[in-house]
Amino acid sequence: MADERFLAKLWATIESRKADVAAQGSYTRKLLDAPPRIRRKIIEEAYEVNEAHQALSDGKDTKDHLAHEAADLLYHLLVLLASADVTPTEVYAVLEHRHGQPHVPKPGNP
Ligand SMILES: N=c1c2ncn([C@@H]3O[C@H](COP(=O)(O)OP(=O)(O)OP(=O)(O)O)[C@@H](O)[C@H]3O)c2ncn1[C@@H]1O[C@H](COP(=O)(O)O)[C@@H](O)[C@H]1O
Repeated sequence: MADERFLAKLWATIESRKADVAAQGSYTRKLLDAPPRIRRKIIEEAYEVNEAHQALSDGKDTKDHLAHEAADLLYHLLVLLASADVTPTEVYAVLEHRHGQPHVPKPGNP
């Protein structure tokens, strides 16, 4: 199931770790117990995506590496959302609402 439907499965696992406050050996549980660490991880993983994209653009890295870094970022974003009781459905609703609407740049932005 290597398509976007897998996100729903991963989200369900993250939610189950959230419900199990004593989940043994769970990295997700560790993150949920340490909100500042989740926020740090988002910045760190976004930086690594940026680096992987730059390296790929320079012909020094592979698409596979970028895919791995993007997977790390997506996973950590889902954990951050779960920690704040925001569901992917709420995020999708924002995207859907925007879809097809013309982009209105903010003053000063292209
Ligand atoms: N998809 C992921 C996933 N992606 C990335 N990671 C973890 O995110 C971390 C990536 O951060 P780094 O590369 O910086 O590694 P690190 O130095 O070990 O991390 P830090 O100590 O800095 O936090 C690694 O520990 C990865 O194992 C993930 N950890 C868990 N999942 C999935 O989440 C679900 C629940 O996992 P558990 O909560 O561990 O049971 C399972 O389906 C897992 O496959």
